[in-house]
Amino acid sequence: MVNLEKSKAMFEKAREYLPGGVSSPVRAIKPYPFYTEKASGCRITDIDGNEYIDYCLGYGPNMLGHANPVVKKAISDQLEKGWLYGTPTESEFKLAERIAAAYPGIDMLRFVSTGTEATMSALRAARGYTGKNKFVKIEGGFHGAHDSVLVKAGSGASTLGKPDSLGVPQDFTKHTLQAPYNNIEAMTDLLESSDDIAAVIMEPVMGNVGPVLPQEGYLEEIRKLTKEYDTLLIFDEVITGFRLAMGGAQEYYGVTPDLTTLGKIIGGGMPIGVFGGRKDIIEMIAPSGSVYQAGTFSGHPASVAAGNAVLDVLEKENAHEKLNTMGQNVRSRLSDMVTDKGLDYSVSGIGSMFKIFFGDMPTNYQDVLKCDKEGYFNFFHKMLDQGIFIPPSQFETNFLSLAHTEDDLEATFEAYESCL
Ligand SMILES: N[C@H](C=O)CCC(=O)O
Repeated sequence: MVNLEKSKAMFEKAREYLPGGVSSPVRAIKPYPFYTEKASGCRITDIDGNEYIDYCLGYGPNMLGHANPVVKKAISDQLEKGWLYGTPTESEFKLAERIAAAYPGIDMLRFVSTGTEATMSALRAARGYTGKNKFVKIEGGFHGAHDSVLVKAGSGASTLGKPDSLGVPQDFTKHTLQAPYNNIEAMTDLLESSDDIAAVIMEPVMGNVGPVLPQEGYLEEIRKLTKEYDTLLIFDEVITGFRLAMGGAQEYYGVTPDLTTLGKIIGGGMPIGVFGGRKDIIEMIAPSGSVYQAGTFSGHPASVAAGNAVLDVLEKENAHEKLNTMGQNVRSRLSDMVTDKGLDYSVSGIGSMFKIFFGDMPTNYQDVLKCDKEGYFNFFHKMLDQGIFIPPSQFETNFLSLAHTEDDLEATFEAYESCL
């Protein structure tokens, strides 16, 4: 058993001041989380001195690994010049230009500080543009922690068994409609039911109960339907953006949404969010239009410096080809293990995302809910004891980084072999 004595003592103190001893619920690993001292490459070290190979990677952003030297230099160069101006900067504009060049669905964009802000603002833009009130989200989809999307939400909300949140007035969610993923008929019925639907918002690959993959033709059909019913399509690519390809899932699947949200990887581990899309929609954002949106930290110089550095490394390293091949190999090794052991588990994933579901291969949220959550959590602890940090919840995705080596992967497979 891994020794977590210091973490345990810190948890006892921390929970006096932080609910659950943490700043975000997904980190509240029972009986207590390990508290991190430092991280480098694909390794994270806790305050008891235990080192783990990390497949959580800050819940996705650290695609280059922790403390990547190029990103570190870009951030520290920026810090030398001051780090918050309240004015626009050249690196902010450059990053915007590079993102727009990579994303088929983005002509213009605005920087914000989190994925939550990005989806909240994208929905406001969609409503402002269309003059309609309602939107459709996918059951189990997670679009951050703002009021109108905290309905049947994935991620920590589902892990805690509370996919709806107290404190959100029903009036705030009465415009939120829900459709199951991979179900065209249900989506058609919803779109048919009202002419007041501003947008369909979805993670093209469900990453917050997943990865759960789109069935063949699903995204294309959703695109067709949203056009037919004069409703905007928002791809929430906070997880898939820069992960599956430079141009995210929209490039990978060849389906172009009207609006896109990004975050995580494009901040290189610094806080960032982006919402962007068609010029005629984004031009409605203040000051050029009347949809108000603002933020003191938006386009934060240190975050955009990190973002530009991340793109430099991704381009130089031909990262997506490398990581997607690595992902394929990992999934295939894990699938062989599961089959050899005769387990009723399923190995899912795409690109550099992967996951063992403790149950049948899910196609939607209801399927994921049928998986063995407890069994998965016991497995998580066994892996931690072997020095492997995978997400503690059946609802979160594992990620690979450029810093994972063949040796790291072999050590990981050995741990899977014994823990499964
Ligand atoms: N799945 C969440 C975001 O994508 C995990 C991050 C968090 O809630 O702290």
